[in-house]
Order: sequence, then C-alpha cells, then structure tokens
Amino acid sequence: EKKEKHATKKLMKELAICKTLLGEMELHEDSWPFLLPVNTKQFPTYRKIIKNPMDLSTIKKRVHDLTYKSREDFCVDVRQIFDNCEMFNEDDSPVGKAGHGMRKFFELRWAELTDK
Ligand SMILES: Cc1ncccc1N[C@@H](C)c1ccc2c(c1)OCCCO2
Repeated sequence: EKKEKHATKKLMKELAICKTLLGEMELHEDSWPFLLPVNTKQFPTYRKIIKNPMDLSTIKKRVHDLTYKSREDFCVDVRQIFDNCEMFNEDDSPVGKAGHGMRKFFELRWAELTDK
C-alpha cells in the first residue's frame, strides 16, 4: 500500500501542474481558437482531415475526471491541439499564428514546471 500512496501523491502533484498550466493557457490571448471543440457544421472537412480532434475544454474535463494517469498523458493531448492546428491552418493565418504562439507558451511553461 505504501508504494500506492506514493504513486497517488505523485499523480496529485502532477495534476496540480496540469491544472495550473491549463488555467494559464485558457487566459492566454491566443487561446480563443482552442477553447472548445471545432464546430463540424462550421468546418465540414475538419473531421475528415483531423483524426484526433482535441481542445482545452476536453482536456479540462479529462483532468477533472482523473483520465490522465501522468502529466505526460496531459502533455500528449495538449500537443495534439497544436499539431491539429498546423495540419488544418496556414501558418500565416490568424488561427495558425495563434497555434504557434500557444505552442511556444506551453512548451516554455512545461519546461519551467519540470523539476530539474
Ligand atoms: C482551432 C481551429 N482549427 C481549425 C478551424 C477552426 C478552429 N477553431 C475554431 C474555434 C474557429 C477558429 C476561427 C474561426 C472560427 C472558429 O469561427 C468561424 C469564423 C472564422 O473564425
């Protein structure tokens, strides 16, 4: 049981990091394209091109539901948002630029929050 307690404590610390980062991303000025799932009526080709849609509200739900078993699982979903964005949007489009800006912000903060 002792090992289990350690794992749970470690996961709780990691989820706190995820919640902090999620909050910061939601407040970022470039987050607007990523707050909710892309609307398929607005973008009918989206689901054809993007196999794993992801957005910040979905990640928030997964953090809350304890779907993530490590901070790495969280990081995979965050990076999916930005990879999808690059796949679907031109780099110099407003959404493309927002995606690059958000990825930069995330990766810097992610590195800062990684215990040295
Ligand atoms: C991240 C992403 N990738 C591809 C397509 C859309 C999105 N995001 C959605 C939320 C969005 C972005 C820009 C939009 C938009 C909706 O409303 C229609 C009018 C034009 O402005």
